[in-house]
Formats: sequence, C-alpha cells, structure tokens
Amino acid sequence: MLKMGGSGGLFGQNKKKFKKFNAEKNVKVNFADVAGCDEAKEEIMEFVKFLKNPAKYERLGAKIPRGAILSGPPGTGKTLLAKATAGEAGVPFYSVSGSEFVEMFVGVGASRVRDLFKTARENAPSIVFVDEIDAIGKSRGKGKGMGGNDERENTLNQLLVEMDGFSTSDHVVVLAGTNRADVLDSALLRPGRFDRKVYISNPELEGRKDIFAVHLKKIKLADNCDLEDLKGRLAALTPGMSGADIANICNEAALIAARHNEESVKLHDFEQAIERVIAGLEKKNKLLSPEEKKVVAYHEAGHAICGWYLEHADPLLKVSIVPRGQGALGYAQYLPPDIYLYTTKKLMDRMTMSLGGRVSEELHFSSVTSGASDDFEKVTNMAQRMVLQCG
Ligand SMILES: Nc1ncnc2c1ncn2[C@@H]1O[C@H](COP(=O)(O)OP(=O)(O)OP(=O)(O)O)[C@@H](O)[C@H]1O
Repeated sequence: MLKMGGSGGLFGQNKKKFKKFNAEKNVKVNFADVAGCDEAKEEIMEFVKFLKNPAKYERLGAKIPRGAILSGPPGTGKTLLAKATAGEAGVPFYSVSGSEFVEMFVGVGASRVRDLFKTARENAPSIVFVDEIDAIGKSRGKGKGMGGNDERENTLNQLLVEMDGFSTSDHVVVLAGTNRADVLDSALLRPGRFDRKVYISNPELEGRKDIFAVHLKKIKLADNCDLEDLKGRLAALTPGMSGADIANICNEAALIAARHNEESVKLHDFEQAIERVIAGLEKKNKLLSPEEKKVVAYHEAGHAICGWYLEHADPLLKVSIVPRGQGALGYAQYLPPDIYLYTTKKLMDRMTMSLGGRVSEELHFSSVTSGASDDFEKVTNMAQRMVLQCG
C-alpha cells in the first residue's frame, strides 16, 4: 500500500530526517512483565478489553474513556504499563515525551502531535503514550510571563483538539505518564479527555519480590540458589526502591559477577549492587588519612549505637567507612519498614540517630568536622516536616 504510507506517514521519504515519535507495531511486553501493581493493571484492563473488542461496548452505547493519566514517582513502571497495555491488546504503540516539545521551534510541536494522532488513527486500534505530560500540560496559569511558553501551550492545545476530535469509532486510547499529576491543567482532566487517573506508587515488600522475580529471570543464578529465598532477601534489603532501581540492581549484580569472572551471580553480588545503588560507586582512589578514617569510623559508630538503643529507630543493617559516590566518606544502611503514618516518636528517634554521628565526634575528638553536614540537612528537613505535618 505505497499510497497510504507515502502521504506523510511515519516512514515517508520527505520526513525521514526527523524522528517524530516512536512507533512499535509488535509490542512484546505484556502484563506479566509488569509486577507488583495489580490495582493499576486492573484499572487499565478496561482499555485492553475495549481495544480487543470495541463492538461489545459500542453495541450497548457505551462511550469508552478516551484516556488515562498514569501518575507516580519516577521509575515505577508507568511507561512499561502503557506498553504492556498495547502488548496485551495486540495493538501498535506510539509514544512521545512531553519534554521533547519544550524547546521546539514555533509550530513544530503542534504539527508533531497532529502527525502522531494521524498515524495512530490510520493504524487504529492503537495506543498513544505521552510521557512526561506535565512538560506540556502544566496548568496554564502557572509560569506565565516566561516568554518561551507559547510553543508548549500550542502543543497542549493541539493535543486537546486531537482528543476532542476523536469520534467513538476512532479506536485510539491515549495514555499519559507524569510524576506531577498535581500541576496538570484541569482542561486535560475533563471528561472525554484524560478522565481516568491511575496511580502507581513505589512497590511494597510483596511488590518488590514480584519485580525481583521478573528481573531475576534474565540473570544466571547459581544452580543451588533458592529463588524464593533470594527474592525475599533482596526485597527486604530494598525498602523505598522503585521498579527501575530493582531492574538496575539485577543488572549491576550481573556486571559485578562478570567483573570477578564468576560463572553465576550470587547473593554477595546483589548485596554489592544494592550498596552501589544506594550509596554510589566505591572510590578506590580516595585515600583517607588514618586520622580521617578514625573520625569517619567514630561518626558512623555513633549512628549505629543510637540506632541500637532507640526503640523507634529503623533497624540498622550495616555501617561502612569505604568512601563512595559523591563525597560520602562513610554511610549507614537502614531497613525502614513500609509505613504510611509516622509518629512523632519515630521522627524524634530518627533525628537522634542522624545526630548520633556528630555527638560521637564531639565525645571522642577535640574538634568536630564538616562530616555531619549531610546529617544536619536531613534533620532540618525532618524537623520542618514534623512541625508542618504533625502540628
Ligand atoms: N512494576 C514493574 N515491574 C517490572 N519492572 C519494572 C516495574 N517498574 C519499573 N520496572 C523496570 O524499570 C524500568 C523503567 O520503568 P519505566 O520507564 O516504565 O518507569 P516510569 O514510571 O515510566 O519512569 P519515569 O517516570 O522516570 O518515566 C522498566 O523498563 C523496567 O525494567
């Protein structure tokens, strides 16, 4: 069908130079690849059912929601879930990122959106995914007077026009991802546009286990390794981490094993990978003087001792005086549980534990060092939150 493809289609000769949006016709990702966000999957399932069998809905006169906003912290699998929706429904997946429109020449953003939707319609049923929609969809009252916002606004308007212009027979579902659902223009959230909101949070213990299970499949583990036990341990070691962090840890562990010429990846490699993701790369060439090492050791031990004696402090896993990442001379790794309500007692104990390093320096040396500056920053944040949130 040369004719159809030729008129400005994705692979049109005249537009070959620009990569306007990503197109995937044969999406291999499905819901089994997205672990630990069952509620989000359930909500999005409705779109899958619609795309697979639109007639069933149309027969009853039902109007299917046009689109959904997938919101949540970075790396929680929003893009992955959108792609898996296309994979499950067996439809093409067209994606762009909102941030790509921000610094564009006048008119380019809007014309890109037009082309994107044109292609999606021609290939319907299909899914359009706009990542980082907050980059173009910020509330229009905000950030006025900055000059260069016109293009952003044009792009947003074009997106709204395209969504309004759909008729029910256009079987195109528009999904959008954002970390900042709170700043979105209310026009985007009106019925007939992104009227569904799906929130994806960082995974809890069980979720992390499931995500590890997905990513461990690709890793060569030792034959005697008990997968159930391994994913439980790793999930316990990674509180607060996102799916992307977990994917990164699995990959890092395999890289570490390869660096050591190991035949398979072991628990120890994963532990090192977790440390690397939490605290940064070991700085082998950062040589501390014996006196400095002593200060760092007393400082970290101060945290550890406070943690041991305080009832509400998070359990401490290890302290290290190996310099890592950007400027960290030592660090303490805790295992905070997944909790949603912080008592003032817990916050007080956390603050005390953070200050334990500095107190230890005061007790054991004639002068204190700048090593506690990071702790001070954390404690100031915690104290501020405590006053603002606990009253
Ligand atoms: N729930 C999950 N199950 C399995 N893998 C996951 C999950 N969440 C994230 N990942 C892994 O992390 C990678 C990055 O996730 P993704 O790009 O979907 O996150 P995102 O929420 O869109 O991030 P951002 O907000 O930064 O755009 C995925 O490719 C996948 O490997």
